[in-house]
Amino acid sequence: MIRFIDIYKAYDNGTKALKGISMRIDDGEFVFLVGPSGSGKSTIIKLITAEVAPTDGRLMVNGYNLNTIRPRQVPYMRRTLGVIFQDFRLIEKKSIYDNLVFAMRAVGASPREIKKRIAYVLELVGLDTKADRRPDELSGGEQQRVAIARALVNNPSMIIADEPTGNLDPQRSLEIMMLLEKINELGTTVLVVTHEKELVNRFAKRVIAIENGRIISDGMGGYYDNETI
Ligand SMILES: Nc1ncnc2c1ncn2[C@@H]1O[C@H](COP(=O)(O)OP(=O)(O)OP(=O)(O)O)[C@@H](O)[C@H]1O
Repeated sequence: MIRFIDIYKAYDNGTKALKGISMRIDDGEFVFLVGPSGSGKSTIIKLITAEVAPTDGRLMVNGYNLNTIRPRQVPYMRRTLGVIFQDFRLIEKKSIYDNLVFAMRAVGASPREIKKRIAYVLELVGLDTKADRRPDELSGGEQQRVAIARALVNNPSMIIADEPTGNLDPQRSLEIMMLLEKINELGTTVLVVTHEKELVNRFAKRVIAIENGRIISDGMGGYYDNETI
C-alpha cells in the first residue's frame, strides 16, 4: 500500500513541485497518474522510490515509513517495487535472458529460482521465443515488454510504469496496456504515468489527475476534459 499524507516537495532551487498531496493506493489496484508536463508526476514516483525525500508530510510505501527509513533498508523497500523507465534501461550487450538473470542475481536469487521465474515471466510477456536476442534485435514494443519482464522478475508487490507507451504506435500501446492489466489481474498493484488520453479513457480504471503540484481529481473511469493535459 502507498500512502501520501499531506506531502509537500520543494527542490533545492525553491521549486514547489508538490503542494499537499494526500492519496492512498491499496494493494491490487490499477491506477493511472495523469497531468500536464511539470505538474509533479515524476516527483511523486521519485518520492515512492525514495530517490527524493518529502519536504513535509508523511509517506508510507509497502509497509515502510519513508520518513524514518534507514539508508540500509532502502534497497529492501525498493525490492517491493518494479519500476519501468521510459528509456527501458536494458543492458545492450546482454541477451534478454541475461538481462533478467542480472536483475535476479542482484537480489541474490538462486540459479534454480532464476530459471523458473524467468521462464514464467518471459511467457507472461510473450517473449519466450526471443530470449536469446539482444535488445537491439527487438522492436520498440518488444523492448518495452523486456522492461516489464525485468520489473516483474523479482516479484514486486507493485509495478510503476513511467510513460510505458511513450514511443509506441497505438496498437502496440494498447497491447502494452493490456499486458499491464493482465499483470494487475494476477495480483500486482500497477501505477501507470501517462499522457495518453485515449488509452486512459479506454480502460475504466482509477485516474488520479495532478495539476500544479495538487490532485485535481481522483476517481474511477472516464477522464478530465482539460485539453492541456
Ligand atoms: N531536480 C529538480 N530540481 C528542481 N526542480 C525540479 C527538479 N525536478 C523537477 N523539478 C520541477 O518540479 C516540478 C515538477 O516536475 P516533475 O518532473 O515532477 O513533473 P512531471 O509532471 O513529471 O513532468 P513531465 O510530464 O514533463 O515529466 C517542475 O516545475 C520541475 O521543473
